[in-house]
Amino acid sequence: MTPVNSALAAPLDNDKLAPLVDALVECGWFVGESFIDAELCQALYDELMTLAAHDALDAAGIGRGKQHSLRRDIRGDAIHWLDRETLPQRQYLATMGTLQHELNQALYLGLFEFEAHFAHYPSGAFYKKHVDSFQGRANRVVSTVLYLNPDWPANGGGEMALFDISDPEREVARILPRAGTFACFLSETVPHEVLPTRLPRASIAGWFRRNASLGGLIDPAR
Ligand SMILES: O=C(O)CCC(=O)C(=O)O
Ligand SMILES: [Fe+2]
Repeated sequence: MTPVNSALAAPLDNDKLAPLVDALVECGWFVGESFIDAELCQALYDELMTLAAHDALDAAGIGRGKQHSLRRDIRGDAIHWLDRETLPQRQYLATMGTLQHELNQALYLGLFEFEAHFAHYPSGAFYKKHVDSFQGRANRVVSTVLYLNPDWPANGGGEMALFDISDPEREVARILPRAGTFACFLSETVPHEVLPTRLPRASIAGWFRRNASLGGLIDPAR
């Protein structure tokens, strides 16, 4: 496993945060290359590949709580929830803490929690077009994805396609899953899809949540 120098958990400075906030306001999504420190990405990649090699990932499903089900025809990744177990995880979660603070300060989003999982898409896997949160069950507010593969060839597939908020058939961006690239978008309104990958694809998907306990019922995080 690659050692991570704690000095490297470069905090997100205003040069990075300001364009992200502006893009979220203007179009509902943001993508930045080399957004997260390369050495931290490498350590997170090593951690995920070790979990994959030890068969320590869980097949991902759709829906939460009692509605949870495995649908390989919809999504084919395997996941592991971040639990602060390792230094790289804690560094990434601290970075997302900085982003949460900024989003609350700048946009009054009232985000109170960040949940995230490693995701490993084997060759051939995909995730069909979807939104991450349903209106009315306000829970996930801002979605994030950090890509971890050190190299990604142009013909590797596995791009994330983003679609227009008001015209879900219109593709507005296609993002190569290359280490350091960070995407975020509004969870309730931005349709997106993972195109079939030709290579094992490594990422961390995460969500900033608002407290959505309704009528005394606990809203399950997962
Ligand atoms: O990995 C990606 O590019 C997106 C993953 C995604 O949409 C999800 O996990 O909800
Ligand atoms: Fe998604």
